[in-house]
Amino acid sequence: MTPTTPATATTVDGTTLPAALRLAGVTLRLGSGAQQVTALDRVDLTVARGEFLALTGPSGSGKSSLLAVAGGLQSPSEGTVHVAGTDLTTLTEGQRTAHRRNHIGYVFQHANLLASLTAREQLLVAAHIAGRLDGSARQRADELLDAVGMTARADRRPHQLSGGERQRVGLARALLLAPEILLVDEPTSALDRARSRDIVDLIARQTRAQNTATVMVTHDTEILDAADRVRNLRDGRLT
Ligand SMILES: Nc1ncnc2c1ncn2[C@@H]1O[C@H](COP(=O)(O)OP(=O)(O)OP(=O)(O)O)[C@@H](O)[C@H]1O
Repeated sequence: MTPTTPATATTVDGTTLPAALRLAGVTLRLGSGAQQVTALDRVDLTVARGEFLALTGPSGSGKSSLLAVAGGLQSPSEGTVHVAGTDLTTLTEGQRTAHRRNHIGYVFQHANLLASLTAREQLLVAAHIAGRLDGSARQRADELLDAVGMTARADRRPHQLSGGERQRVGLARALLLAPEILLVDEPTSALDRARSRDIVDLIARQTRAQNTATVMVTHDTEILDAADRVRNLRDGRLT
């Protein structure tokens, strides 16, 4: 039997919003034989539109696995994953890729930037591919580059940027496309305290302004207050 979680989620202020992301009974086994690991163990999780969820947990507890499953990059061994009303586990690979592109934004620790493009071009090309490159997208791109502190380096290519700077460009690129669901892995790991605060506040603002369902994995306890809700993973189980 497939466990069920509600199709709506109640936010901290008590309002009920449609669930943008819904994991029900999700188990993920990785590896095989004696090496097999249960990376996620019967995880139930619902995130509403406009809600900012922080996900914490020790190394190896399954945080990246949860983001990969939520983002349709990895299929669960058991359970269902609803993204914007569609169960990803019922889609073909091609359908899943299209659904991902239309609804999900990722910011991974190693931002997948295109080597030949400047920071500003990374944003503009993403908007162009999405069919949304107009004057307001150009203006918003510059605003976002400013918000992540990258205006002075907007004309540099990835190899001329630090890891943290590359990740900030990746964040600005994801925010420009204003996805329904935003999955962010350790956005402040390479940043000092003031910059971390700027970045997490930017994510919180965007979550509210664009009605995004945001899941942020973090080890940084200083930024948890920016989230609406904090969940902890331990040995693949949500606590
Ligand atoms: N391809 C794989 N094959 C087998 N086991 C794996 C594989 N990838 C991850 N694991 C294991 O799955 C578990 C969860 O890993 P995951 O990367 O999701 O944890 P995490 O909480 O994101 O860790 P960290 O904070 O160190 O990034 C760990 O025990 C890890 O060793």
